[in-house]
Amino acid sequence: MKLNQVFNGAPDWEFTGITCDSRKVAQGFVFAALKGTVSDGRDFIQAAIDKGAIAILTDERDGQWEVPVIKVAEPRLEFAKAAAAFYGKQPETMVAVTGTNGKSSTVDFLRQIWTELGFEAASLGTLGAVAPSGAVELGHTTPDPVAIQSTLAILANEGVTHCAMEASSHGLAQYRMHGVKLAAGAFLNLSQDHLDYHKDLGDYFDAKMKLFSELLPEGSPAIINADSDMKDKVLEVAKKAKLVPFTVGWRGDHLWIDEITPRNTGQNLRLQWETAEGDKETIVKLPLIGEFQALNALAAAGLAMSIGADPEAVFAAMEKLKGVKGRLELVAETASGAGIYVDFAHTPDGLDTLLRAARPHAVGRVICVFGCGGDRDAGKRPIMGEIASKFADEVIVTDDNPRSEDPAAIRAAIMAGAPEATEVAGRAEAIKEGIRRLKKGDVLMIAGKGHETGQTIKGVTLPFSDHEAALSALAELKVEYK
Ligand SMILES: CC(=O)N[C@H]1[C@@H](OP(=O)(O)OP(=O)(O)OC[C@H]2O[C@@H](n3ccc(=O)[nH]c3=O)[C@H](O)[C@@H]2O)O[C@H](CO)[C@@H](O)[C@@H]1O[C@H](C)C(=O)N[C@@H](C)C(=O)N[C@H](CCC(=O)O)C(=O)O
Ligand SMILES: Nc1ncnc2c1ncn2[C@@H]1O[C@H](COP(=O)(O)OP(=O)(O)OP(=O)(O)O)[C@@H](O)[C@H]1O
Ligand SMILES: N[C@H](CCC[C@H](N)C(=O)O)C(=O)O
Ligand SMILES: [Mg+2]
Repeated sequence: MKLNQVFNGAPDWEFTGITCDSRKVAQGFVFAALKGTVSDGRDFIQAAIDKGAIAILTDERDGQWEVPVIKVAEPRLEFAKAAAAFYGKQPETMVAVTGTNGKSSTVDFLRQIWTELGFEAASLGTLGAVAPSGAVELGHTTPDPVAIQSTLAILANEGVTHCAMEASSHGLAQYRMHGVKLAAGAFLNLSQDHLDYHKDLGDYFDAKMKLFSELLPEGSPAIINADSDMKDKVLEVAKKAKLVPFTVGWRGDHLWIDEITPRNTGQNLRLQWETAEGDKETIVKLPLIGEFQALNALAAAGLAMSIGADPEAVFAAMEKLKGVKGRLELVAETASGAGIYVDFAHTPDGLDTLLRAARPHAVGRVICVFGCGGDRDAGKRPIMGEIASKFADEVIVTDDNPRSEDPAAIRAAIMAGAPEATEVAGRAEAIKEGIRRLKKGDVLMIAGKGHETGQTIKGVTLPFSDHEAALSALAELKVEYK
């Protein structure tokens, strides 16, 4: 591809790749020098040139270099567009999901629904790129533009026609997915998270709303969870962007829940939806527990329906949904009838939602093991402690990716909101303690790491899985289970 096909006024030279990381530059690359939160990409321009960069994309600050410099007001945006142009291909139908909690679940459910409808479908996000050909880790929920665009091109070349991706607030704020052409988008919910990065909740909300205000083309469907207390504000943004709202949830106008009847291993949803011939009703036997899972499945169904899928076929597909790895995942049931679950709740609202969902399944007590991530929103810690104390009968506070921070200090911050809790250093030990306490009819919720396969301590990631830690503890404690 030639530089002037992507950048106005640039020379008529072939370039061989594009990156924002000087360490990844190869001969013939464009280097996007971006101002970051830790360093400034402009400090690496010379290093990039030395490695073979033939042009630099950067902001309008002064600077002289021996290769052409393309100066733009918003280099991250132009970088994303250039990556899209360079890789040149994406699945025909792309949708994106934003919200504090439930994105991974929703995109996974939508991939499953599309697959059931006969499409070659993929999902992209925290769980990686998941496609018929297999799964590939991406490292981020919304990875950088080159990772997004190269992955989408691979998927399209493999024949994937439908792809659902997660839009994180970091991703939206940093224009990581501004080169993706979307057919629809969904907003799930907003609650506290990432206030280490966003200056306040308003700023966090504005970042999420870029999906509607900057990414979705006019006239495209905007799926909105009508039960979110942000609904009115989101509708306002959607209308201003000339999108077509499609609201879902208990209070949805287009696809809504009338009644939920919990079953042992699932729940029956009495749903209604709007059609040209009037409202219709159906009962979907969802094979997943927890109201929040029903709401995520409904958002996925709304996305599929809003871009033309047959509602009846979508509802039939919902009856076949499989749980998403590490989301309310049943690890074992002890011989005395206590359930051990792993879940990815890592925000105050997520933990609140999870522990409420656990209650109907506990004849006995709800025991919760959790911690909070280091180098992330510290404000969440005492709040999550308080929530755990309020909704669980017993709380064990432990470690969850302390990263560069002192694990004991993080635990202390959580304990400030949960003075009655037991503090156990080391996650494996804490899980063991949770299992040791289990009696007939209890439920153990191990929250915060879900699908994760590592624990990051002082910058080093050691293999760790809540699922495996629970199974090892059962074996060590000689507890029988199935
Ligand atoms: C806060 C944040 O989002 N940081 C991301 C951001 O880094 P940054 O722009 O601040 O980078 P920086 O380190 O200051 O460096 C500035 C620039 O210099 C470049 N550089 C740096 C060093 C060098 O030798 N050469 C070089 O060219 C860097 O590549 C970068 O372009 O852009 C980088 C490249 O895309 C990301 O890797 C990095 O993610 C960091 C590692 C991270 O932890 N991000 C997390 C918080 C994140 O993005 N999470 C979200 C949300 C999670 C969720 O809620 O689901 C996600 O989507 O995963
Ligand atoms: N709709 C929801 N409302 C509230 N909490 C939810 C909802 N959906 C999921 N959760 C909780 O949040 C956890 C994470 O869910 P999921 O991984 O789907 O969210 P996510 O938005 O992708 O998270 P991340 O920001 O890490 O990518 C779940 O394990 C559950 O505890
Ligand atoms: N995408 C989330 C994941 C948090 C998971 C939790 N285990 C932690 O490490 O804090 C984040 O980066 O905030
Ligand atoms: Mg996710």
